[in-house]
Amino acid sequence: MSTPIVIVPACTAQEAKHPYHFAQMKYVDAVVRGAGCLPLVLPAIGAEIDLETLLGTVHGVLLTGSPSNVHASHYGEQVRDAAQPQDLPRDATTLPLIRAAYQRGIPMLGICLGFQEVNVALGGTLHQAVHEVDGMTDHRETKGLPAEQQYAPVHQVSLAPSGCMAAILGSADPIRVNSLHTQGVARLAPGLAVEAHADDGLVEAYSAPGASGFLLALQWHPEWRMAANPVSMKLFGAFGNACRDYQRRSRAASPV
Ligand SMILES: N[C@@H](CCC(=O)NCCCC(=O)O)C(=O)O
Repeated sequence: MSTPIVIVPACTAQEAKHPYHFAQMKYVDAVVRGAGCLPLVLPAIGAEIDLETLLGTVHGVLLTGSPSNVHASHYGEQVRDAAQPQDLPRDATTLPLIRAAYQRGIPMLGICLGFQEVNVALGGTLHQAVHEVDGMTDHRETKGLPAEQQYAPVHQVSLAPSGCMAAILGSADPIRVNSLHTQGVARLAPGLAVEAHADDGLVEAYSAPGASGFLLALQWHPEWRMAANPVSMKLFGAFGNACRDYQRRSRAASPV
């Protein structure tokens, strides 16, 4: 059996004189060494993408983190802080991609911004600044610290005892996670189920129990120092297995 192909949608940024499409190495590495799949970095070209052709040839989607934010207009709000970075080409690429992959039952794993994108794409909303919401704590990383400190575990999340994440991990015990986000889930989209929440009640992970394909999304960063984190390796392993299952089933359905 060939290696499943996993789409990794790119971010866009201006570096020196030129604009770039890019994906961080830690996400690409997580697809290769965590999920055992072949990453395909997809440029953020939005409506130029023939989703029918693309999704007929791939077996999974990994939606990465990014400093950018889903434009608030996608969930019916005005942007409250214009200083918060946006990546409109990424929005125009990931939101339709998520909906199309969801319809086809293609496995998806969302991380941080990707967690927020899946919720918005499927009809949910976001807090634009979690730390400004009554009763919520500040989930942002401390600016200026070295990455090892910024991505260190800082709070625990409680797992849904009968959720798919507890099943993947073989335990519903709380886990400690890192936290590098300003925004967060306000209203969960229809069909999504909470898999983990922080002590302040913020949704930190969800799944789609009734979906035809694997869908798990995490507000934290399991890809950071993944190989040294047994929880992360189990989560990426489960995603990779879902992609292999999807590949087998799609091969059987069209054996040409
Ligand atoms: N901008 C959103 C999402 C934050 C996010 O994805 N942070 C990680 C960026 C760097 C990385 O990918 O490791 C928010 O602030 O909520």
